[in-house]
Amino acid sequence: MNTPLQLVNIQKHFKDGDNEIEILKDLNLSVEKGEFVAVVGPSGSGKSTVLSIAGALQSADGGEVVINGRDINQYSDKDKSDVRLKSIGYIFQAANLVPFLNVYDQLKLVTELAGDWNDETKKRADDLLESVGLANKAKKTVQHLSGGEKQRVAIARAFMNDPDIILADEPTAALDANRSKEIVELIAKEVHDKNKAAIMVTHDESVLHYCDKIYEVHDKKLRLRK
Ligand SMILES: Nc1ncnc2c1ncn2[C@@H]1O[C@H](COP(=O)(O)OP(=O)(O)OP(=O)(O)O)[C@@H](O)[C@H]1O
Repeated sequence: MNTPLQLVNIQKHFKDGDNEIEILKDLNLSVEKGEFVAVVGPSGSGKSTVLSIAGALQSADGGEVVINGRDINQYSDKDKSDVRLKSIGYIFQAANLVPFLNVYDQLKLVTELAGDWNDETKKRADDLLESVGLANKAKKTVQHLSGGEKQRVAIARAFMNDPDIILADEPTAALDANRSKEIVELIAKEVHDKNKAAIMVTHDESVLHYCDKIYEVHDKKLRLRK
C-alpha cells in the first residue's frame, strides 16, 4: 500500500535582508490513508511552511516531497499543477470561495477545471453538500452564508476532485468555539469515511482530540506528541 504523503529530510530557509534564516531542517513526516494529523507549534515556528511544501505551493530547498510514491520535485510545472488540482484538497483559514458563485458552482468549478464534470461527479457534489449539511443552500450565493457555512463549502470543495490528500491551514481561525468543533469534526468524518491522508495546522488545542496524531514543530522538525 502506498503512503499518500511523505516528507523526507525537508530543508527550508528564508532570506531576511542579508541573513539566511533556517526554518525547517531534516524534517520528516508520513501520513497514511485514513489518518488525520495535526501540526501545532508556536507562531512563526514553520507550520504553514510545512503545509505549503506538502501541498506543492512552495518548494523546499532540499529533501523530497513524495506524493503517492513519487517525488514531485522531479515533476514539470504542468504535472505539479495537475497534482495540486487532482491529488490535493486545500482548506484555508478564510474559506477562499469565489464571491459571486453559488454553493453548487463552487464545487462544479474545481471539477470542471480538472476536466472531470460528469454524471459521477455531479452525484458526488450532491452527496458532499448533503454530508456537510448544505443541500438546501446549494443555490445560495456564498456572500450570504455565515463563516461556518462558508467553511463547510470549502470542505466539500476540497473533497470534490476525490484527492488522496487533504491539507487544512487554521480552518477554524475565523470561527467561534462551537463552530470550530463542528468544522473539525466534519473534516475528521470525511477524512475517515473516505480514507484520505490529512494534515491540519491549528492553534486550537480544543479540537485536537479529533486527530489521530499530533505533531509539534520542535527544533525545525516535527515531533510526535505522546
Ligand atoms: N516568504 C517568506 N519570506 C520570508 N520569511 C518567511 C516567508 N514565509 C514565512 N517566513 C518566515 O518563516 C517563519 C515560519 O513561518 P510560518 O508561516 O510557516 O509559521 P507558522 O508556524 O505557520 O506561524 P503562525 O502560527 O503565526 O501562522 C516565520 O518566521 C515567517 O516570518
